[in-house]
Amino acid sequence: MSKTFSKADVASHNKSDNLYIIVDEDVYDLTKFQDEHPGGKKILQRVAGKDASKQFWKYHNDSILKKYRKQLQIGSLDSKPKEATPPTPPASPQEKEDKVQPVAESGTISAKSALSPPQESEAFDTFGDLVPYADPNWYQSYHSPYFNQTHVDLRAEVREWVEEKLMPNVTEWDEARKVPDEIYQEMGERGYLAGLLGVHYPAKYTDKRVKSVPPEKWDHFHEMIVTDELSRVGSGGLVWSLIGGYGIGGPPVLKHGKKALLQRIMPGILSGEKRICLAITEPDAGSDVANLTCEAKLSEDGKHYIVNGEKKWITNGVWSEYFTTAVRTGGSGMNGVSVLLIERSMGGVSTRKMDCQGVWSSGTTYITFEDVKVPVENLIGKENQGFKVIMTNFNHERIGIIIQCVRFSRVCYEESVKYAHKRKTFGKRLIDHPVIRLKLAHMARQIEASYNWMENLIYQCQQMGEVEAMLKLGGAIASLKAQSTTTFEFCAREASQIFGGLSYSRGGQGAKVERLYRDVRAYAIPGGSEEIMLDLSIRQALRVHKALGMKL
Ligand code: HEM
Repeated sequence: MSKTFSKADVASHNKSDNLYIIVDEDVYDLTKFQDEHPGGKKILQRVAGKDASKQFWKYHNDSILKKYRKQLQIGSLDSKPKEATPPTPPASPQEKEDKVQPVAESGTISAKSALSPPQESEAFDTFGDLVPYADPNWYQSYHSPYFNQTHVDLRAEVREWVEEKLMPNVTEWDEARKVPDEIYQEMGERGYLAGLLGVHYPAKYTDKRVKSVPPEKWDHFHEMIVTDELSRVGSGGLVWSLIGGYGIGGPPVLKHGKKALLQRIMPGILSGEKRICLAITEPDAGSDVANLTCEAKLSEDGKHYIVNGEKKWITNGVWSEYFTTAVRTGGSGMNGVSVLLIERSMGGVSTRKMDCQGVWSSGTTYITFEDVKVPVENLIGKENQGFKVIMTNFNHERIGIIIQCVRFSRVCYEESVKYAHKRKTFGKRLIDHPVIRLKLAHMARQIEASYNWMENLIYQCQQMGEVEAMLKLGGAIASLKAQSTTTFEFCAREASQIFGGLSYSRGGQGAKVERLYRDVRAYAIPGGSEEIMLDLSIRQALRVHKALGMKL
């Protein structure tokens, strides 16, 4: 791989049985690969022996090089500077042409003055590709009251892993409807699972640690960063596969489970060896939790519950050992609901994978419980008081959904901005068409409004106790959930229009946009549909503010 070539060397490999090309001063041997090249072999033969950088960037994005470099790169040009390899993907020739020369126009701020080192500033160094609005602005040297160096370090740590390990494979895993188990286990090894439960880092149940953040410093913004950076892959399926079931099934157990149960099961869950999911929704009860019918009858000796019933649309169910399950132990309504931790090994648990519109690799599951014998020790919280356990869990679940939706919206926007700089129609780049800029502007304003509200609510969650947060923030979080899913839907649609046919077919440059467009409903419906969220947001806020002394 470290071999160097002159341009003349490469030029001599210009036949179909001996085919080299240059991309960004690196040399690739495509002799064998040409037959499997999805774009065809003739197109490669036409650039054999030549610098094909321009053509390459026209048809691909950087994930292709990440995936194939190891297999196909045989060296670099002798003219390539030795330590020139940047950590971020090389700019395409088109992008290089587009590098903004900071010029102050009326009503604008020159890039130079904004980016030149401030005298006395606590803003962090710039991070990422610096496309405006494609990352939160504290990534781009703007000020923020919420973040410190541990957040900066965690951001870099997660991004590196995502870029190297996840990003190049996400399309393949989505199509295969399964993310390899080793990736989930790595989430445990790296300590990320333990940090995603909406509580302080549960160090006493695991020896796993996050490299860049000591457990005692872990806060809600660290959790936000892990979810946010993971979501850059642009696949709800992948994110849900890694944190979907776990992030909502784990917290009720950790917060309300008995000590002996926690000591037995938590280490395996936090390390990523065993999976857990949340089983509330039924074929006939979704947001209407108080009406669920899955029954748990106490045995005559009072030692077990016998569980019978069905659960539907349960994320990660097919892969789970543990099911944090809402059951009916008493009369009708919310005061007859309890939560049980059901274990697959208890017998009588069947899981079937469901075919859904989106989030393909998330393992959406139909579950049947038939005479499952669950020891009373597995009761989570108190009998017939499960409704409170479920309700206090919703804020964390919805914040998770919001973080993902805002980042998915950014992904749609970022992909669009980058594509709009290289695609030409009617002799102009898309970015030079006002109608395209208008689309980007409408995306960006919704993304930033949602994100900034999100940061504020995460800060509030961090300052309040769980019950205060449930009462005071429940309405606002519900509202922001609706705001973030409508933003996501808008951005997926607009990005799809910008990409045109490329986002209608699967894979290739439009892969993220096509996939996210399909994933939208998986965010707008579960965890409380938009309609339920918006109605709740006003009812709850009015109720709480009445108690606070609202004057009308
Ligand atoms: C390192 C060299 C290359 C690799 C590894 C590679 C790989 C791929 C892959 C995986 C695809 C499928 C679509 C995607 O996932 O983006 C693709 C499509 C394509 N490639 Fe390449 N390619 C290379 C070089 C080139 C070059 C030099 C050209 C042009 C001269 C080219 C033209 C195309 C075209 C036209 C398509 C179809 C795009 C579409 O469906 O819209 N490729 N390539």
